[in-house]
Amino acid sequence: MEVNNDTMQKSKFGRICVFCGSSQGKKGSYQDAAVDLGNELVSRNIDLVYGGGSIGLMGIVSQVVHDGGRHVIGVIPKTLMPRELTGETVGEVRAVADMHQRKAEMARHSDAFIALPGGYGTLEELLEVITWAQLGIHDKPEYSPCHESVASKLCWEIERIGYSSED
Ligand SMILES: C/C(=C\CNc1ncnc2c1ncn2[C@@H]1O[C@H](COP(=O)(O)O)[C@@H](O)[C@H]1O)CO
Repeated sequence: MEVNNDTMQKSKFGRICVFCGSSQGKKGSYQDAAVDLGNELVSRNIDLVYGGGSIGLMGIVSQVVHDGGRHVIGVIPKTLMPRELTGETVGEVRAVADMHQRKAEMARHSDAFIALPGGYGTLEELLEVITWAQLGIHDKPEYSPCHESVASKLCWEIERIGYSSED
């Protein structure tokens, strides 16, 4: 791969874990967000850690990062492979025993977390790393771009139940 050092940006993060949907979602803007984030990681010289699936937004972001020449680590439980891996895999696939090991491995290999649009699985993964940070288990930042996305779903839910830990 030819590398243009003029356009290569530096980041304090070497590897970022991306949580996102195993479906493409109803809006084209969700897929656009996955492509944009993949390109952003590549332009900032950042490797990807993700759930290892080739379907949905997971498939899009991993393909873009891999095509851009960055390293991709996919962490997937063996039992989920038939469901979330179809066709060719990209990058390095790490097979793990279960969901708990998957999340621990993804967190261990990452310097930060980003959540794109997704369903309950994405929400669960994001909430877990947020609550780990709240408990002091890690101090890695979590980002969720407010893009008709997980963040708005999450903010809405927290507002709906009228609870904040600062109350
Ligand atoms: C820890 C266990 C169940 C809790 N549920 C999940 N935990 C972690 N990851 C999950 C869970 N359910 C689905 N996922 C994964 O999230 C990805 C995105 O899914 P989405 O629903 O399309 O947003 C996908 O890779 C799912 O495998 C088990 O004890």
